[in-house]
Amino acid sequence: MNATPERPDDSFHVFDTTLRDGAQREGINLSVADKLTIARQLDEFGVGFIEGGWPGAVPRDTEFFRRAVDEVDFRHAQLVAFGSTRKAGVAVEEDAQVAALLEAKAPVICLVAKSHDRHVELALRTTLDENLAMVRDTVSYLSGQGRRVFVDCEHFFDGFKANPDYAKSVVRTAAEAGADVVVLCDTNGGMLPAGVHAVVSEVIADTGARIGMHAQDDTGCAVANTLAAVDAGATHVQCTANGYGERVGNANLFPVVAALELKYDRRVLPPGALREMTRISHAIAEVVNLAPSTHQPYVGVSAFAHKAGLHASAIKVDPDLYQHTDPERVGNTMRMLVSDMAGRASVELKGKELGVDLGGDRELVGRVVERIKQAELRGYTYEAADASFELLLREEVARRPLRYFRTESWRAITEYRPDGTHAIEATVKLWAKGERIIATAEGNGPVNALDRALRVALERIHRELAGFELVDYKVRILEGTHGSQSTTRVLVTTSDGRTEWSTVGVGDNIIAASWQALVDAYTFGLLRAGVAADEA
Ligand SMILES: CC(=O)SCCNC(=O)CCNC(=O)[C@H](O)C(C)(C)COP(=O)(O)OP(=O)(O)OC[C@H]1O[C@@H](n2cnc3c(N)ncnc32)[C@H](O)[C@@H]1OP(=O)(O)O
Ligand SMILES: CC(=O)C(=O)O
Repeated sequence: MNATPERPDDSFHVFDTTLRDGAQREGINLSVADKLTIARQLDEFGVGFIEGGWPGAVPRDTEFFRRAVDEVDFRHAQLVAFGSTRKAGVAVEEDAQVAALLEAKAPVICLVAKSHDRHVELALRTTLDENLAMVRDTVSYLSGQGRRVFVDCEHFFDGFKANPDYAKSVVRTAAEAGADVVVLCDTNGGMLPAGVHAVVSEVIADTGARIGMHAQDDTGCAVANTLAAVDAGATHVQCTANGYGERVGNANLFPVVAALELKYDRRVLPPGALREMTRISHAIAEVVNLAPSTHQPYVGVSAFAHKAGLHASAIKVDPDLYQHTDPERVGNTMRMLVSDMAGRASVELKGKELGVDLGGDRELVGRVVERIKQAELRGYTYEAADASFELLLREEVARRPLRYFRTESWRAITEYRPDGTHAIEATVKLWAKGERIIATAEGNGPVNALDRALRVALERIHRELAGFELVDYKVRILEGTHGSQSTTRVLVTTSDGRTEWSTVGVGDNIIAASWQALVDAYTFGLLRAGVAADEA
């Protein structure tokens, strides 16, 4: 274990439950290795507590604790084992689940306890007094064994509505038995911020206990509810990375800590950690195998992406005019999107972002804006196809098409045979460096065959093409109510092994649209590789 951990100040707790409640989300299935990786990422981010799972109930979690205790040098976080209070009618020393919590060897234990009278009677099938005894016995036993104990009061807010005195008596019992923090859980996620504020204020005033908040997101208010609890005096927040969790999820760790640091001016992370937030959020998304949400506050790729022309024109003067915080503070970046909603300022800022000098030429910028608006009317979309936009911009600056080859013709043939086999073949005829080139290739579909034929035709002249690979292909039918009369839009993403770029093509058939997107993809790739364009 590391000899010099840098534990955060104990006066406020950031408690992460991605590995326990986050793993309860449909579609997440973490291996022990995944859990260890995420634990390291969360520790690096600087949360104070990492709830690793329920040892004794879930074998994978038992194994996680065994390995985490030995293998992970936690610098900031303390490991937390989650489990329930002893069973009704069973002595705490005899309870196998409680024994498993100790065997996990985590320094902190978070116990889930019932605080809603109806749940005690229907789910536990015991008396209200026995439930209090279960809380008291389990907390004092585990504290006596040298563990720090937190208590999660399940269904606290619903329980408080039904029987406030009983709900508060669970909090008092836990605190008096030695729980450091009693966490009020909105287990069904039905609360709204004003209600959370009122309940947390009353519980703190009546019990004097240290209170935490655990919010589920069923009303879309989990982050707001967590902050409302903090406003009311809670000093411990339970969250999950990217808001993963049971049903629709939990309070999202990232906007909660960003709000605490940036809006409340409260230091809850180690110095510099907030600037790593976007990277950590995306890295955890990779491990759980879910695409990072593009629209997540603070860390989504769209969190600081500006599309409307009027926004861009103000941002050109001062980015603060349309941003609530500086994206760099959370490790994100501002992006300009160019679309039919763009104005001059959007194009100028995008040009700057792409390193294309527009020289303050109003006429040139106006021409680009007009070309974008007309093209988008025909079905193009540049916000998803930066590379096609850059080609358009550079062509307008140079006032001539940017070409590495000229197309004479192309064709794709699909032959189906009665035995169910098929052959797909494409031929392209091009001019490059004054030479007429004809190439034919087969493929597993017409677009693949065209891509290969284009590559065969050009590879001899431009060796850089050998490293290009088509990595994504999307088709959208626009105004698709009349079948064959509809317009087709194709977006292609190409990679050179280091970076990716996206191009767009539009046509009245899918092959024609794909051809355009492919031509842009190869043109942009050669441009980026530093190859001089020719007049082919
Ligand atoms: C709100 C939350 O998200 S809390 C976290 C929930 N997480 C999980 O449930 C994941 C891990 N769970 C499990 O592996 C299993 O459910 C176990 C091992 C905990 C229990 O499994 P089983 O004993 O097979 O029972 P089951 O899953 O049906 O759960 C009901 C049992 O838990 C008991 N129980 C429920 N809540 C509590 C509690 N707070 N304290 C003590 N016991 C409880 C019930 O009384 C019932 O016990 P009984 O079967 O003796 O009557
Ligand atoms: C403990 C917990 O996860 C809940 O009450 O939602």
